Amino acid sequence: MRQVLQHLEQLARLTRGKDRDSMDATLVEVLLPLLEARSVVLWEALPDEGQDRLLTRARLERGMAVPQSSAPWVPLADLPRVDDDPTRAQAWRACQTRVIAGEGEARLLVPLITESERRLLIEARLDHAPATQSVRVVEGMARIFENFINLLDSSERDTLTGLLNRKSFDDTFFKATQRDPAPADAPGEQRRCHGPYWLAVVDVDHFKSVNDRYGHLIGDEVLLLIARILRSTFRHDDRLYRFGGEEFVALVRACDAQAAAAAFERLRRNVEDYPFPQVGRITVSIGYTVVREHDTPSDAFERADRAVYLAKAEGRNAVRGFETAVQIGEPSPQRGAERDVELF
Ligand SMILES: Nc1nc2c(ncn2[C@@H]2O[C@H](COP(=O)(O)OP(=O)(O)OP(=O)(O)O)[C@@H](O)[C@H]2O)c(=O)[nH]1
Repeated sequence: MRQVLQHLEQLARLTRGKDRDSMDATLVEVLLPLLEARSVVLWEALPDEGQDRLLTRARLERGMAVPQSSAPWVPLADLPRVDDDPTRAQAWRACQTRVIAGEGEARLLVPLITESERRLLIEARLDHAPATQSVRVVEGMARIFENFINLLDSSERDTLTGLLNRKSFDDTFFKATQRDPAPADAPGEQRRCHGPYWLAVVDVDHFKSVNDRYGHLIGDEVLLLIARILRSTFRHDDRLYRFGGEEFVALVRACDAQAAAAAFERLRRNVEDYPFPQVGRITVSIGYTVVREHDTPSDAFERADRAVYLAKAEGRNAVRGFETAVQIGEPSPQRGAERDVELF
């Protein structure tokens, strides 16, 4: 009975978190004492050109006061590869719990795959093999954790593309832009850039005619593929949204205006070069702005949106920065009605 009550208390703790970071941290905090483990880590596999990388979502070791995680600004290429540890890679591939017991130590691996296809792995290192009952309890906790992650995803993600939705924009904007910059003593590549955030509004050109000519199903497929191109163009810690319709938003970190312009230009080109099935060529217009110190999400959005208007007015399939285009005296349109006007 006492054990049941303990488990209920642990479950209550686990499901108290309201965002992913706090849920990740609570999971390892609950599992470490439960398993009497040396350490518990929650990993996530991130795809990187065919070589999946390992992101530490939360790690807790005996004696540590609070869980740690990979710094969000670490470039993907600096993270360890999933294949560096064949046991881990195998647990993920088979999607099965594994216990590996050696002399004086053991590992427990519990893989999880969420509905949005995020691949997570709980790894505990122990002094000896865990009892079967403990493994079952961990598996049960893992399933409950997975259900809550799915719930969280369904409230903050767009159902068609899996990108963040407009509802989550304010929260994620403040969380990202108020995050501490990379420390000065972070190693080389990791320190490479902790410049400001840049917000881009990405609007598909003439999307209405795609729907009209090919139907909504093909239109939806185009949106899905554009979401995929967005993901592959930006870094793992950049925030990508679908704001509804054919409008996407990217919140990315870049050292300076030149690097930001290059990143958004790369996105424009990647979309232009992609052979969309049936439809062929699709282009996007992109407007962006730097996120200023006291910006609200709507301040930054409004500036980027004005820059998109210019990109559309200048013929579409273009990238315009608010600071360079709008501030140097371009017309300052009120968005809305004008966006529907054909300007070429
Ligand atoms: N297939 C599909 N279409 C959508 C969705 N949401 C909005 N749309 C369509 O997106 C189209 C947007 O059209 P407009 O706002 O006129 O813009 P546009 O044709 O892209 O023209 P410009 O932005 O000026 O280049 C409308 O036809 C909407 O019905 C969706 O989820 N799926």
